[in-house]
Amino acid sequence: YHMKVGNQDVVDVIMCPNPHDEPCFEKFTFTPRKILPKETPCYVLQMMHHLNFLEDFRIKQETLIRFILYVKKGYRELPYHNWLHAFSVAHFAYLCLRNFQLIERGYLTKLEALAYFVSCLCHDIDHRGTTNSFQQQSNSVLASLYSSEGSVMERHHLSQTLCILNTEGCNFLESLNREDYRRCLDLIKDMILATDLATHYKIHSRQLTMAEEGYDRTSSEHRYYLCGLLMTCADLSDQTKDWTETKRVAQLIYSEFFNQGDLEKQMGKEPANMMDREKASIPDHQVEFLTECCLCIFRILAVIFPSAKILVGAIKRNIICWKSSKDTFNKLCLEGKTSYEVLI
Ligand SMILES: Cc1nc2ccc(C(=O)NCC(C)C)cc2n2c(-c3cc(OC(C)(C)C)ccc3Cl)nnc12
Ligand SMILES: [Mg+2]
Ligand SMILES: [Zn+2]
Repeated sequence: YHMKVGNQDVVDVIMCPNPHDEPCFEKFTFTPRKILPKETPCYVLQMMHHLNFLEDFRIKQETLIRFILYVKKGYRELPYHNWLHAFSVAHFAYLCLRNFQLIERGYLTKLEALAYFVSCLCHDIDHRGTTNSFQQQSNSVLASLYSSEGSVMERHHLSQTLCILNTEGCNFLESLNREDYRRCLDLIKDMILATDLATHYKIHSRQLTMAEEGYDRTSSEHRYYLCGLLMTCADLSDQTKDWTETKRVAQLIYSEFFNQGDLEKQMGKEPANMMDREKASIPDHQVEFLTECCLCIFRILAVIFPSAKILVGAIKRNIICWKSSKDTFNKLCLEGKTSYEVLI
């Protein structure tokens, strides 16, 4: 196979600082977005080594590196839904596996843990920076392919992942026996589809019940709900970091939302307020999203894993910051500043 994938050689992925020399890499306060993009493939490899995946599943390092580079190349240069988002989501999965000891304490099997980490890396591949409803509205190719089943974008991310696995020299799962291979792909499907906001709202109440009843390792429903919860927590993990990081990430997300709103206006459609750069009040939307969505999800996580309480605390702090930023925000808007000049 050719050694180069995108602008990176398979061989130059080996060189990067050993993340475990930096103790805070293993802490929930670490912000993976500060890692140099060029070094991120190597950090992914190192995390998988430290999770012992290569040994447990007899993964060939060169095949794995090629897979990682193809996944990285599969992400577009978007403000938010880019490779660095995928990398930060995978880093959070790594932190959960290590800090909650998900394998050691029997919450996940080794195969589920592998599927979880890989699903985080792949969960938004080839995102276009637009929502599922926009696919319908714009009659996109993806809508024609998947709208009958729903979760249009998520089904596309899954399809792209399977395509890469079927690419010459990229199938790092090739040493799994037929049963484990089948099971791993089913797990990756469930986990990537769980990152559809609509799916989250459908299963959220049952996840809460599961947490309150107590996690039952013998229940396949409980295992499915836990995997979905771990995926949504990872997808939202930017919101558990410090205020500077949270504010900067919100600016990236709204830059994508406003670009979609601009497209909708060009199509003669009225965008939702949150997507309209003329009407959106980012602090208000963020207080609502963090309170209605993030806080609930991480509270469930903290019921099952009490050490996740610090993550709930971080979200609460960010909500307070958004509320206090509102006054500043509205004053500057009155002075005619646009939505995110304030955020910078
Ligand atoms: C900071 C922050 N604000 C957000 C504000 C609104 C929305 C949104 O989609 N509103 C619905 C409208 C558009 C129809 C999402 C936001 N969001 C997400 C996010 C979460 C997702 O879904 C899971 C992971 C299952 C919760 C899926 C995709 C995304 Cl971008 N990540 N961070 C954020
Ligand atoms: Mg997504
Ligand atoms: Zn995502």
